[in-house]
Amino acid sequence: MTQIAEIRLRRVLDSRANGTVEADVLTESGGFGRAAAPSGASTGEHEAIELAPEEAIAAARDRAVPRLVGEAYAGDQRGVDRALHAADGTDDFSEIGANSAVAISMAAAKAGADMLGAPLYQHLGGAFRGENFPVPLGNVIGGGEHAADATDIQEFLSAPVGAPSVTDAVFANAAVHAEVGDVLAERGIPAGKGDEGAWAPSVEDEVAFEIMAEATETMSDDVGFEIGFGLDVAAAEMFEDGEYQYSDRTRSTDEQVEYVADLVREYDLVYVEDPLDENDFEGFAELTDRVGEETLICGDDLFVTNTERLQRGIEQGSANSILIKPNQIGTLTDAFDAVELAGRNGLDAVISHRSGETEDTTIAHLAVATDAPFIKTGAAGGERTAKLNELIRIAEDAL
Ligand SMILES: O=C(O)[C@@H](CO)OP(=O)(O)O
Ligand SMILES: [Mg+2]
Repeated sequence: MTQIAEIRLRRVLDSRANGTVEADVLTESGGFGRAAAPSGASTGEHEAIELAPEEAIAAARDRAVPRLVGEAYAGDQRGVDRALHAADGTDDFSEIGANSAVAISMAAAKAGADMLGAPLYQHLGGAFRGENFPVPLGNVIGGGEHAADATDIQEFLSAPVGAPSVTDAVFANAAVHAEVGDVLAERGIPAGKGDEGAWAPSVEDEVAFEIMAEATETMSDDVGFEIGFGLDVAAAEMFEDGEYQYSDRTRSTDEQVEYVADLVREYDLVYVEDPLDENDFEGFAELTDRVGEETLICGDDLFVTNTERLQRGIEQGSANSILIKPNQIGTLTDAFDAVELAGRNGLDAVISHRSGETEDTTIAHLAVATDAPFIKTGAAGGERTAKLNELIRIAEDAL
């Protein structure tokens, strides 16, 4: 029986040492699941609402727990997530907090898997999952909202698209991260690390492009398979007064489209996330029209894992890829629905971490469960390697 018998909520630390919500879900027959909410820094304006952890916990205890304990079944994910929506009663989880909602949703899935005796990816994705693995996109140089005085572009992502296995891919990203560190040292450029463990040198974006091209080529030769790279521009963060504000200049929307299209061609970029403002469906469409055959144009702040925004993007041809972050929308069911809508319309799903993370590994399972072609979960740092190591274990069937 997977009927929920108890839910415990507590405040724990995330990787920025901020408080976040952790949930334990216990079932009547002894099933157990534990999960914690991540937290963004460059959040999209249309995301579900994260409340202060204490507030989210109090509201969830008051409103959601009574609708779940003795009422819902952990094995029935849609039932659990429906109860969370009903308990909240708003469109954006502003009453109980998307942080409480997503922690409970994910913990229930784990408790359901525990009772069924199946790995989480199989409980969520079915018996035939576990054959295909996502290509990990690894953040190796970054700035934006994730590090002060570093690059304007938020993330430069290693993309080992030719890796023969997910394990090879994970180690390739680690090798590119180390190689970037060596190249920075050789050039005498000091660099600390940003929130996601990427190097955060105080350099112009142009220098970061050079270093990425050099490091991915060197490591590609070394490992013997193709390693490309991509970007999360996080352009909404630099969009002010109708223009993109870079440290050395500004760009109009037309100039931004031109700039990114040129970068795609010059560096053979395999992936570009949020190249334009989060409300610019038209600008996205223009860029996708120009370079969508050559690269993935991915909507993160544009879509916020929301099927209504995704539907609009599909109608307008705004992107050929969507970032999936369960905490942007509040439940696993909503995240699944976004992946499925994307898939039916030929968009690739990229399952993603947040800049504030915990040891939670749910997204590794979610990526395998949904057969997603990509996962973005960093390259270095314990809260990042927790997910990467889980992928290695899933591939080895060693859970
Ligand atoms: O913009 C992003 O894609 C994410 C994760 O890399 O950052 P944040 O969690 O800060 O929104
Ligand atoms: Mg992003």
